[in-house]
Amino acid sequence: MRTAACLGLVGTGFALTEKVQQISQKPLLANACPSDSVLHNSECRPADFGASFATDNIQQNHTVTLEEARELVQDVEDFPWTFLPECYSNGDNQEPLCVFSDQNFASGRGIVLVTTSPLAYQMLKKPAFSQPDALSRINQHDNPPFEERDFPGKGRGLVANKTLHRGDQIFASTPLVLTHPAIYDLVESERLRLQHHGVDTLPPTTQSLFWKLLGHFKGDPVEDRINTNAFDIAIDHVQQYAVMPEIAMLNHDCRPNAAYFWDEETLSHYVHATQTIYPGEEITITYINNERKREARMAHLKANWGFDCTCSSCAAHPVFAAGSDARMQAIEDIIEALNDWSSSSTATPEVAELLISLYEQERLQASMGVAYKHASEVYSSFGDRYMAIKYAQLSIELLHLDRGFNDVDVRFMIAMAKDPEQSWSWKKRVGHKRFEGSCGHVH
Ligand SMILES: C[S@@+](CC[C@H](N)C(=O)[O-])C[C@H]1O[C@@H](n2cnc3c(N)ncnc32)[C@H](O)[C@@H]1O
Repeated sequence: MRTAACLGLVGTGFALTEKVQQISQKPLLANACPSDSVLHNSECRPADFGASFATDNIQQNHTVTLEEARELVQDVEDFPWTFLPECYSNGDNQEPLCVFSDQNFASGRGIVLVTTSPLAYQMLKKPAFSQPDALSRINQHDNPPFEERDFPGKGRGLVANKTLHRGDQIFASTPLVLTHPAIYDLVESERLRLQHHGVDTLPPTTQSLFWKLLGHFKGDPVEDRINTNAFDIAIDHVQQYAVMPEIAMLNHDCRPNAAYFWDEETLSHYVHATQTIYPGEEITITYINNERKREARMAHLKANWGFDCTCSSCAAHPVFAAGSDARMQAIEDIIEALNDWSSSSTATPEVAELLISLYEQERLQASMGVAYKHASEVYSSFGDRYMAIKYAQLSIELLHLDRGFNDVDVRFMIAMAKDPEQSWSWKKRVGHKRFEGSCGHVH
């Protein structure tokens, strides 16, 4: 099962992070857009807060344009960013948080990182920055297999305009904005300034993609757009929030027909169909861990994203919702039983088949890779080579779509499909009882 930490959008939870008291402002690189000004509409404008700065390059009280701020780095050898970064620290010896902007990233789409200097420079080593060919399949948004539509109560969404099959790629996009969660430790004025500065340093066509995004929570227009649309991703085990404007057009459904994953090497977010999607059908993803009962799903969506979920599973008649909740409970119980490798385990291939059937009944196709993995392991544990391979193969396909290229379970299932006899689970349960009940069926 996916963990909430790897999932979903930022939501207000982070925006409401408690403010740190007594924060001192520490601009580090004063000769960027100076720290006594705010970047707005491509110009540094005087701000009514913060220390005043004069440097060799910038005269005090001079309003520095973005172009001038860019010129300041042109003579600096091997400087990887388009503008000198502006930074703030909360004064608690934490790494300062800075705006690192590269307008050349992804063939001119650009990217802005509002993060710590060590992380920004770590990202520069990723193939996304260091090997431009790594992005040759990314950000190809011409002739998309979908159209934008309005959905009453949900805003805009995307509808397939051709038949999409399981495994078809719908998107692969690099973020426009990547922010570090520690920015919520800065005082609000500094945090907003870094976010505004960041967006203002993106190339103009990319900025318009950002401004087209929905702001659900109101408040500051830049922060609102980030909070409404950012995905929670990890880079070198550090959590960050990433805004991909194309993918942010997908609405939530507790029974989605598409899945997404983040690839650290290409700094790209992929979305694929996990089942056949016919023309006219809305393409949806889940914003949460949806393998839970209805009330828990709805409460999570309301608390973090501020909307009342009206997807068909959330809107179902209470009788059908109760049936669905009972199946979700059965799924949880079965997974617990299948994870029991003791001699008293009740796990059998029949139980794993029931798990698969429950996932299908619940229309959880996007998460089926997990059910297939359990089935593969159970068959392996009873020494059934070909059923172990069959389910390992099915698992590889769906886990790939849901977890990406480097997922540990994907690697494990690839090894299983090749040679179940080498798996740690092989024949672990041989001799265990397989059937219970008078008529030989699983109850
Ligand atoms: C990432 S945006 C999705 C695209 C958005 N509908 C738009 O018009 O740009 C997330 C926002 O869409 C809306 N939304 C997404 N899924 C929804 C759903 N199942 N029910 C109601 N609103 C939804 C909410 O306002 C949510 O904050």
